[in-house]
Parts: sequence; structure tokens; C-alpha cells
Amino acid sequence: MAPTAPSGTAFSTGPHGRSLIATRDFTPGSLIATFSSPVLALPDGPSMKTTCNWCLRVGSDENFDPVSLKACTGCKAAVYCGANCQRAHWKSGHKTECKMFARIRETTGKEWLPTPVRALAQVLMANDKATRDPFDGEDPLEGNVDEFKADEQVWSDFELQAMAAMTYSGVYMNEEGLAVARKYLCQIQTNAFNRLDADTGMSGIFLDSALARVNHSCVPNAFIGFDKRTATLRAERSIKEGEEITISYIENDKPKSVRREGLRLYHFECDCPRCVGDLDVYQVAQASPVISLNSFSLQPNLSRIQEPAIDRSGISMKEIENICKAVYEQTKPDQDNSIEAAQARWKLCKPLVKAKMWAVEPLPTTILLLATNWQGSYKWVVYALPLVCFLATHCDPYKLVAPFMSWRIKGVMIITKLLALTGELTSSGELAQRCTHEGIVGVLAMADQITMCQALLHIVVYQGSVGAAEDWAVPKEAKMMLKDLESLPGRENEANLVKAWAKDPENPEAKAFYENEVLKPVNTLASFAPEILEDVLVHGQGLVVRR
Ligand SMILES: C[S@@+](CC[C@H](N)C(=O)[O-])C[C@H]1O[C@@H](n2cnc3c(N)ncnc32)[C@H](O)[C@@H]1O
Repeated sequence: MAPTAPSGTAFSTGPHGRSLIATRDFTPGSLIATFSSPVLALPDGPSMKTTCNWCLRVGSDENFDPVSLKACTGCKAAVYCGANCQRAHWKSGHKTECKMFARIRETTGKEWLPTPVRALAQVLMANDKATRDPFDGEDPLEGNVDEFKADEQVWSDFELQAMAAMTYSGVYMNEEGLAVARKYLCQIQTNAFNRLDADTGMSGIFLDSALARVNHSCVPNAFIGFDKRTATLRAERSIKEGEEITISYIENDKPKSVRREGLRLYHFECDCPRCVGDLDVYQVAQASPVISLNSFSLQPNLSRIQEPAIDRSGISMKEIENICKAVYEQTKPDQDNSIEAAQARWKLCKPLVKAKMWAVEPLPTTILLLATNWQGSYKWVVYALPLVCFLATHCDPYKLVAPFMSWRIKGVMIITKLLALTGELTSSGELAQRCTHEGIVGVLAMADQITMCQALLHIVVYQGSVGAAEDWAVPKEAKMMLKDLESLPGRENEANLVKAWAKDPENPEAKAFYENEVLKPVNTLASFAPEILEDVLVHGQGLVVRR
């Protein structure tokens, strides 16, 4: 049973092997296809107890829409958000997997398996065509087996994983069986997507044999989103009929050597324009065909994206690569977001700071980690606001030019939530006690923070409607917050002005209103970020009072 190409697309073959091409035009943000019957869809091993093992919803309290999870009474290892999911998983293979997990607990005391081992065990134990054909059928998944074989370390890791999966699943072990199991692991590694949950950061793997035909580019024209057991493929920019559809398999805003390392297990040398020209994020952004979509965003000044205020003269791509390497060596494996770690990273990033190349990694991640740290701190939370305003105006629009990308939408939502907090602190008179930065206190005292929140929520709702799944939690939450704010008594006038702007943002009056009431305070707050970072990360003595 070979996979079929979704409507609006066709399979083809080209220089990068089999591929998916568009058979009609797609506009930026539009849905190309959904993939709801994956061959494999499972949470990462350690997340097995916190994620529904069928629909992959996360049961965390931090979620906007939390779910309670119940363990399977047989193995107690898999958990589900309801009886329907449990039944569906049972029918699709948990019946045999359940016995396997019970055996594992008896013999090892463990309640989960490493993700590739569990995925492989599921394939080995499956006896349905839908699961076996993608691996063994007429038109099997690419596995790059010979290339994997040439990598001694990976090949011996695969041997261990294959033996574990064969032992746990009770599949008879011999040399031939081991070779087959290793081939399956190569196919899983080559074709399964890391299913990152946009809201919780939890991950797992997702393998669909039609989606697996999509090749990689570091300047892709499409992107994948995940929602429960469904993957959605959307256009990141306009795609014309006949054009190959590409996605990025890795974080494509990193320097070339880091991208290469990320692609190592896919066994090809990327020949996209970003790699061939060794372009940085600013150069890629400058050439982006979706710059104009930013007119309804926090960076509506399109010339800032076309001609960024950076000074590339004092820093080479080689130096950027070296900074990246040094920072990653320091932070791996568990991205430490302490002040001390940020100070060490900041020191390494100094040439990027000097060049004002704020959007070049690892600078934005360094700022983000600090902002995330501060958001959870009573003492520092107010100072997180200038940092997230800075990220949304000076980093994100260059890293991801399309304003409907989930990362950009989330950045705007974080600003909104921090403004909701500072708004309360301002009206209770507490802000000046919580924040010694006179500039921040002054801007917030002058600003109408409710109006700012309303405008930002409109951006979240609109951009969410362009490029996200209808029931993605972030725009859903934004809609509810917007409704609450719009019903505040005595603010009808302000609410109407925001609504008029959201309806017709190009209207000169509406534009002036947005610039004065929203962009000006956001940009002023953002302008404090470099000095705050310098105070904390270089002088390390807390913040000095600034006007
Ligand atoms: C998920 S598969 C994509 C479909 C694949 N081309 C096929 O024929 O099945 C990933 C593999 O496709 C190939 N591939 C993907 N993107 C590529 C690119 N930009 N250049 C060369 N090969 C690529 C590599 O062999 C990679 O390991």
C-alpha cells in the first residue's frame, strides 16, 4: 500500500530523491494538507506518563486547556486522556504493547522505553499492512542504510536499540532479524519528525509516509505544525503550481556548521541558497517574499527588515560560527538559564552585540533564556517586559519573517501577559517599588496598557487565523482575553479605536493611533533592553537607576 499524495500535491522524483510538489498555488499561511493517520505517533519516553499515549495531548496544569490522564490498568505505563483514546490505542496495537510494558516492569522495574526503542518495538509487533508496508512494501521509506552503516558509532547504537526492542517485544533474535530491525531504525530516523508541542515544549515522534516525502531546505517554503495526532503542512510563503514543497528538518536560523551537524543523520549536503551563499538571518530576511505581511505586526516598519541597522563590517561568518560553537559547548545538554550562564554567554556574544546583530544566534536565545528566567521571578518579572519587547521587534521578525509563525505569535502573547501584570502593578501603585528603572516605570505610567493589550491580542488572533490550527490554544486564549477587555466598563471609546485599527490598519488615523499608543511604548521599552542586559550581564550588580 503505497502512500497517496494529498489533494493539491503530487509525488515526484528529482535531485533530492522522491519529493512532494504543489499541483496548485498556495498563499502564505494557507493549509497545504493535514496528515491524520500516522504510521507512528508517540510521546518521548520520559513524557509517556504526562502525555496521552494516543492523542498526544499533554496533561500539564500549565496548559491553557489542561487534561487529566489515567494510566492503563494493564501495564500502568501508558496514560490516556479518556476512554476513547484508550480504546483506539488498544485496537491499534497497545494490546500487545501492554504485555510488553508489563514484562519490562517485572524484569527491570522500568515504566518507559527510549523513544526509538518503543517505536521500533511497535513496528516489530505490528501485523497490519498499514504499519508494515511503509517499511517493507513496494515503495518503502528511504533509510540511507549504507550511509548509516558507515558511521560506526551510530550503527552500534542502532544495534543496541534494535536488540533492546527485539528482546522486549519478544521477537525472535537472529542475525537476519537484527539486520531488519536496524533497517527499520534507519527508516524511522530518516522519516520521523520530532513532534514538538508548540505550547508545552514536550516532544515525541510522528511518522507519516506521505509527509515523509517532503524534502529539506534551510529556506523552506512550508512548515509543519502538530496538533494531537494530526500534522499540518502549511505554506510559509507563496508556493506556485509545480514548485517543490520543502520544510526545514532543523532549526534553520543557526550558522551553517551547526545546521550541517543537525542534518548529519539525514546524510546529504544541503544545496539551498542559505547554505550555498552562507547567508546570515538578515540576508535571508532581506530576500524574503513575505516582508510586506509584517504591516500588521510589531515590526510594521518594513524598511527595517529590508535594511537592518546592523554593522557587519567588524565580524565574519567564521567568527559567528565560533561564537555559536563556544556557546553550545558551554550550554549543552540542558540549556542552563541561570544569570551566571547568561553572563558567560553574553561575554562570548560581545562581537555580535557590537555589530548590533541581535537576531543572529546565539544572541536571541541568550536573551530569551534570561527573559524566561525573569518571567518566573517575583523580583525580576517587570524587567522581562523590555526583553520580550526587544525580541519581538529586533530578533523574531528577522529569524522568522512571516508574522503568522507560531513563535512570533507566542512572542506577542508573552508581551500581552506581562503588560496585563504591569498594568495591575501600575494601577495599584506598586510598580515603582518593584522596578528601579525609571524609564520602564515612566513609559508604563504614560501608556494605556489595556489598549496595548487589546491591540496585541488582535494581532495574535489575526495572525493565528492566517497560519495556525483553528483550535490552537494561544489564539483561543487571546480571543477570550480580548472579550474580557472589551467588556470593561467605561472603556468603550478606547475599545472602539482599537477595533477600528484592527479592521483597517492602513487607514491613516488608525495607523497613527497604533503607532502612538502601541508601537511607541513597545519600542521605547525595547530600547531599554541592551542597557539592562549590559547592567546585569556585564556589571552583574543588579540594575542601576536610569532615566
Ligand atoms: C524524509 S526523507 C525525504 C524523502 C526522500 N527524498 C525520499 O526519497 O524518500 C529524507 C531524506 O531525503 C533526502 N533529502 C531530503 N532533503 C534533501 C536535500 N535538500 N538534499 C538532498 N537530499 C535530501 C535525504 O536522503 C534524506 O535523508
